[in-house]
Amino acid sequence: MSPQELTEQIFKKQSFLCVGLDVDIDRIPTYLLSEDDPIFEFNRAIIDATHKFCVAYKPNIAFYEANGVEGWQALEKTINYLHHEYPEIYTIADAKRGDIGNTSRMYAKTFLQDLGFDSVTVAPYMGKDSVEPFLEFDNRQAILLALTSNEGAFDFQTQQIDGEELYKKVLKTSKTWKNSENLMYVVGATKAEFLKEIREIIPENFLLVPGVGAQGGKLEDVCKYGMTKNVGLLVNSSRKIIYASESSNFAEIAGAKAEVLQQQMAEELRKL
Ligand SMILES: O=c1ccn([C@@H]2O[C@H](COP(=O)(O)O)[C@@H](O)[C@H]2O)c(=O)[nH]1
Repeated sequence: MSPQELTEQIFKKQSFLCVGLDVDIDRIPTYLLSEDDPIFEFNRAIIDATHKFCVAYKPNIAFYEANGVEGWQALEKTINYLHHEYPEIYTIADAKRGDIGNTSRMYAKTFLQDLGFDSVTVAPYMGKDSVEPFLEFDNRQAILLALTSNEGAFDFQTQQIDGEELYKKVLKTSKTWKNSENLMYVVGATKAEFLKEIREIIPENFLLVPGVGAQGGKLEDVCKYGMTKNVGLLVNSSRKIIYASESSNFAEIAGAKAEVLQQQMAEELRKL
């Protein structure tokens, strides 16, 4: 999907919500464990209940890999289900990959070609040749970690090198790479105060913003400093939505939580 098509979906649905599918087998309702594929059944119920209120889903790959072959099969079934039932939805493989070019090419093929995700998260640490293989696909994006939501972001990302913070170097340098128009960036909602300066460097690119909800980030702050005239934001919430209830109506409750966020987003969109 192109950024333009994603923007159209945002205005149509009055939402820039991304629902995170971080499915922990120990946290799903126990009655699902008797199903052949409990993770997929959980995802299907969550997707059916929340799709009206969001424009994107973000399975975090760690939660699937942790379940071995069965986890990977659940991931494949989930992405196929989204493609088949809700082709207008934007999909993000939160895999945080990046390696020497030869290896990155394999990661890119897996997520962007074989599984057919619209985008994959990528760590910038190994530099240009580790990221460019992810940028070679039409209407597919690499979402580069710029300023992450966790406390450890202050260990390296905000450290000054030659008078400039490392995350700003990541933003500026990545703009010079081949097919850089296929870049989006991760900026944590817990770092909203940095967004004004970030927007001076990348005024147009989409930002994936995790950290609203369970990590304490505030939607209003993210919008105040990070929203562009084309919105340019995908705000993720995972645990606060998918684990809102452990009972048999978990999906319905998840839908209600997603709707609350969608309504807040519609309010922010009215300010544009
Ligand atoms: O800086 C980052 C980058 C990625 N994440 C991921 O987003 C979700 C957040 O989950 P919540 O339950 O809404 O806190 C999760 O998959 C993280 O691995 C992030 O939080 N921060």
